[in-house]
Amino acid sequence: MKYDVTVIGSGPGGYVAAIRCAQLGMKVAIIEKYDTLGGTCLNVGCIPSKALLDSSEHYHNAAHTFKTHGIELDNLQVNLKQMIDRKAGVVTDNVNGIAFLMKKNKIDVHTGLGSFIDKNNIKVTDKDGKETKLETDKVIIATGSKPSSLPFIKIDKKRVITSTEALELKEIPKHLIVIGGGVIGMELGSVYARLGAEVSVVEYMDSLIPTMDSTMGRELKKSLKKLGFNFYLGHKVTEVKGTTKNVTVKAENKKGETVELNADYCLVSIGRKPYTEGLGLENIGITPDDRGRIEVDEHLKTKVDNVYAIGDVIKGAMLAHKAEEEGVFVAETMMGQKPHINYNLIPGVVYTWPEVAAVGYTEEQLKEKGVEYKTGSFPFKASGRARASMDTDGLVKVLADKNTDEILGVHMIGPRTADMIAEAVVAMEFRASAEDIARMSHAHPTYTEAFKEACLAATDNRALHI
Ligand SMILES: Cc1cc2nc3c(=O)[nH]c(=O)nc-3n(C[C@H](O)[C@H](O)[C@H](O)COP(=O)(O)OP(=O)(O)OC[C@H]3O[C@@H](n4cnc5c(N)ncnc54)[C@H](O)[C@@H]3O)c2cc1C
Repeated sequence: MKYDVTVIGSGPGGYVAAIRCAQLGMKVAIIEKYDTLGGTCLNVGCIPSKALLDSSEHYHNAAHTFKTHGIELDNLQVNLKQMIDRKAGVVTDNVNGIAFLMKKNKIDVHTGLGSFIDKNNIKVTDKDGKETKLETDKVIIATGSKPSSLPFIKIDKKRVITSTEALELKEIPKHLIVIGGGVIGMELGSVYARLGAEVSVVEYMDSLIPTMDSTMGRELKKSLKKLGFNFYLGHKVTEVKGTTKNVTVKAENKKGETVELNADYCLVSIGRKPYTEGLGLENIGITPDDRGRIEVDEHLKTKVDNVYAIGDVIKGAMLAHKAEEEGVFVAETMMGQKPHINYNLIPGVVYTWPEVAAVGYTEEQLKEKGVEYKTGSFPFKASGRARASMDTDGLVKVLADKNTDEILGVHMIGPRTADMIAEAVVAMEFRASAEDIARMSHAHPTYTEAFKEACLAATDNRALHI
């Protein structure tokens, strides 16, 4: 079979690239080694984790806040099997949706492992070992990533687990140790803490979600402490031992003191590594860099002229929407268009409660760059909407250029900030000043007023409600 473009990997990078290529008139094949499309994000990432976060949040609210709202319940119970089954249903609906989109756009789906024979010929090997050869003009590598670990940790997938197994547990852990204080660990730790597990986080750095503005990590820690999390920040894990029934984790602090934690499960969530196994990169002369990433130029082209790479398998934030933007970018580039991605304006979100969401520069980055900036903050405890819903933890922090008032960074922790951050992205794409936002009407009462108030605060300290 002969194609204009063959996409290897059907995650948010790959399937979006395939759709955009088809929209632009190319004959497209997509290869996926698993039986379902959608990649990490839809099968074992964004979607199932959000499904469990939503379910566990309902339970937690029913157990802890309904009474204050005047709603009384007897015999509240968690049915974990039903919760996991509902999550599986959400995943199925989503992956079927992608299969429908492939059909609608006349994209040929080939199930099996894709590997390069040479730069214009790809071999697809299915589960039974049957091989199909595809001839192609161009190739987009979108093979994503897998959970990474430390050399001395044996992931047995039963007691010592990754995010993939954490989405499928058959029981609520009594004590869950989470190694790594990043996004995935805090989200999945929240799921089980809300369902009643004791959760202990061991993190090497001194703060949670360390790549985000430090105010966010500090505030998130306060909220998760209220949920019952224990924190061992600034602790280096030195040993993880799993048996059939439990796990022991040893970690050392900066003074050299060792703590020993015992639990029934240990989630290793220290990051993800690009995935290129079995892809046959050697057959086209590509060697991944020291972190396993495929190197690309500013057009997301590899050193092989007709081969592009996008998403988690290349440099940059490992986020679904970053992969999607790159999919569109590559398709349009192939057609001679001049698309653009502003990587500084790709938002980052943590779906804990309160949610954390951010775009643009952190305060630490502005200091390092020597930019003169001003800040404006507004706490949700001063928001009427947040008081009505009893979601008063958190704040919105706006960083603006001291001289021009242009918004340079927005950092939010609070209710529904995952959705609210879109306004900040739009503002920054249009290079709005803090005063521009401060002078726009925001519906009352909404959480979004907190962004307006933070912009007012950044504009000569003019917040109205604090
Ligand atoms: C628990 C968890 C929660 C997450 N939550 C979020 C979130 O809320 N928001 C967000 O933006 N991001 C989230 N992410 C990250 C997000 O899932 C990834 O950034 C995103 O999936 C990357 O997309 P991708 O297309 O690059 O690769 P992937 O989604 O990893 O897809 C790659 C696909 O390629 C296939 N493949 C690999 N090699 C081959 C081959 N040789 N032949 C055929 N097929 C192959 C794989 O099977 C896979 O299906 C989460 C991740 C995890 C693990």
